[in-house]
Formats: sequence, C-alpha cells, structure tokens
Amino acid sequence: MKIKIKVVAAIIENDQNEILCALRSPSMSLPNMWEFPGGKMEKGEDFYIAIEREINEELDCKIEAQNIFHENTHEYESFSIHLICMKCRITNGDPIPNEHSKLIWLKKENLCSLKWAPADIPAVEQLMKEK
Ligand SMILES: Nc1nc2c([nH]c(=O)n2[C@H]2C[C@H](O)[C@@H](COP(=O)(O)OP(=O)(O)OP(=O)(O)O)O2)c(=O)[nH]1
Repeated sequence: MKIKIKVVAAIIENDQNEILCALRSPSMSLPNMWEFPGGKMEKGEDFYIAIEREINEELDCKIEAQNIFHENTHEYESFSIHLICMKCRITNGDPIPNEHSKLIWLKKENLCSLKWAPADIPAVEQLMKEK
C-alpha cells in the first residue's frame, strides 16, 4: 500500500503582492521543483502549529498562519500526499533558505512560469485567479 503523508505549505505574500516560492534542492525528494515552503505534519499538531514550526525551521523566520487557502490530495507514483496550503504572514525576520536551493518572490500572474511540484498545481491555479 502507498504511504499517505499530510503536508502543510505556506503561501506568504509581501507588501508588493508577491508570493514566496521555494526551489527544492537536488538532494530533496521531488528535486529541482518549486513549492510553497512547509513540510510534513507531526503527531499532535494542528495545521497552524505545524506550518509555524516548519517555516521557523526551514526559513528562520516567524509567521502567523491566517487561514486555509487550498486543500487537495495528489497521487505521486510512490506516495499519496494531502497538501494543505495556508495563507500566512511574516511577523518577524526575513526568510533565509536553510534547505532550499533558492527563494524568490513572484507576482501571482507569473507563478505559472515555474516548474511546480505536481501536487501544488491546483493551488497555484487558484492563486493566479485571485485578484
Ligand atoms: N513542503 C512542501 N512539500 C511539498 C509541496 N508539494 C509537494 O508535493 N510536496 C512534497 C515534497 C515532499 O515529498 C513532501 C514534503 O515533505 P518535506 O518538506 O518534509 O520534504 P522532505 O524533503 O523532508 O521529504 P523527505 O525527503 O524526507 O521525504 O511533500 C509543497 O508545496 N511544499
């Protein structure tokens, strides 16, 4: 049976209405694909606690999770992912890529120029429709 994982991801917008996009490193699973930073939920965590912890670990900054923006399930070849994308805002610090190859801020209309992890595509499409 396929493993099922629950992953929370942060949609972080800056004052210029740009979205933070993170490039997975060559050594990560789904290498060299773009994603919203985040990671697997741990036992006992709710979505809010999990994303705040992940961003603190991965990007060395503090965020506040505001609401769930998009949720979907995607079947990869070797595992199934339940991806929960949350709108978040930075409350302290600037994001630093501790694990990713690169971080960039991109206008919503340009999000489709990146090679996204397949599970993220529905959330990216919904984000691009947003005013
Ligand atoms: N963080 C994050 N992970 C995503 C997204 N889309 C997507 O398919 N994933 C996948 C990649 C990973 O397989 C898994 C998240 O786990 P993780 O962020 O802890 O990644 P990881 O590199 O530590 O995973 P692993 O190598 O230990 O399996 O979900 C996304 O937008 N954000």
